[in-house]
Amino acid sequence: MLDHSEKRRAMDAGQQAPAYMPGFGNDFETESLPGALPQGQNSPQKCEYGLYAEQLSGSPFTAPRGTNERSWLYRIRPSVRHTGRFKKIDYPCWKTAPHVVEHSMALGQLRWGPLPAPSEELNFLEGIRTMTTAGDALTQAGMAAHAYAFNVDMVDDYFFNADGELLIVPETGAIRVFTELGKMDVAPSEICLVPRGMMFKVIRLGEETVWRGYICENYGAKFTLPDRGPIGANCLANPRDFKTPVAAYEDKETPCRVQVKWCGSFHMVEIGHSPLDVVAWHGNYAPYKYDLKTYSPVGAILFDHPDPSIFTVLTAPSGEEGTANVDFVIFPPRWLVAEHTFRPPWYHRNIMSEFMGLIYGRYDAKEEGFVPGGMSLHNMMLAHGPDFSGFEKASNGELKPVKLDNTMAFMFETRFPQQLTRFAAELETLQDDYIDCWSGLDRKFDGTPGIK
Ligand SMILES: O=C(O)Cc1cc(O)ccc1O
Ligand SMILES: [Fe+2]
Repeated sequence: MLDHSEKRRAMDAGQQAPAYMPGFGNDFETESLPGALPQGQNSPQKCEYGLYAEQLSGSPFTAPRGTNERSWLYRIRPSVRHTGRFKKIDYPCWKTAPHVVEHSMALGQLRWGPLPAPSEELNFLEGIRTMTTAGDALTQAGMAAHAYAFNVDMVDDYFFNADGELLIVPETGAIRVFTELGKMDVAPSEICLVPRGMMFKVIRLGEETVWRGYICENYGAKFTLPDRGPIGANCLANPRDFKTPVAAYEDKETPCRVQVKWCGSFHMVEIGHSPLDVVAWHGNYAPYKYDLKTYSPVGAILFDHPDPSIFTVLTAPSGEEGTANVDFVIFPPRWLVAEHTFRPPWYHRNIMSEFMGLIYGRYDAKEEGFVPGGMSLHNMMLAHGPDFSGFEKASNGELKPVKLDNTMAFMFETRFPQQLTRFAAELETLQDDYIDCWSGLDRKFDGTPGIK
């Protein structure tokens, strides 16, 4: 006998894969019933099918054209009917900046293994664990880095986050993110973005024992594509490879819960229907997904290791030029061809703070210990770089062209220092011996010239 959520999953599995529209930041239009979308105007006196018209603003009304985002939604009920008398609820493991630092761990380079699989039933929301927060959500600056691990669907639970957009990075297990504007199936190597304030739920796809990944909660200005500068009109993340879902809705008149994150607090209201009731929409404030395998890297073709900014997929500006609130950077498969060069990342200290994760394979600066689902934190101005074995290999290997294959690491890099949560400080997969990975890097200098 299938339980309720399994039944729903079987139903969903039987459905067609969702359809998408290509492009980044386009003005899209889509309707799941013919004629549901008004033409030539946004707000007719009466809408087709008895739908309600509603605007969802993702930017101030008067934002310049290039950053002005809003969508018009045609829905079964207006969103006010998906709210009501909220009750406060608690998600104690989901922290918001600035959070009270409740651990006594000293500063250090940190690395963790994956989140342990949950020992109880947890849905996507219940499975979110904040590792770090940075900046201040109330001033719409900074971000939080979360890890998630869950094993049941959100069936009658729906959620929106007023504090920021959510960049979801699955590592194990494909997920279906059913948003107000449509459904996205997102597998490991793909990412998706749910805009601030947009209602959604997450269900599992495929057969796994755990569905695991990472989330960047961006409190600041929205992620956008970085300028390519002298690279020109192509390569890096190409706009065409971003996919926005076509309209899809649930017509469900059963008890549902709407949960909200608002200024770091959580609230819940019970309603008698699904809030995912948008039959048609148009506009440019929309969710999207992107396959990291479609990223076209541009790199060093003669010598020296360039800055990792060449691998920026998305950047969320902070208002200060070149100083991102968050950059989402990947380290994708690529050819290493640089001559007379130490090819892996150099040793470095960075004013920005680097939270890293690994989606699959191995990362060239840390071949051991940094495993898929794992995490590392190299905070503001803290020294790091390749481990000893990586250094030895890269310093002595023959510099023929080498394909770095089967690898997909990423970094959430923010201008703000990242504060560790108590959960992260006490997580059982914290690797106490991480800094020993550099312990073989001894003095070779003896005052005499020559390559040592
Ligand atoms: O620290 C890291 O592993 C990430 C990183 C990679 C790189 O190629 C250059 C700088 C950098 O911070
Ligand atoms: Fe780094």
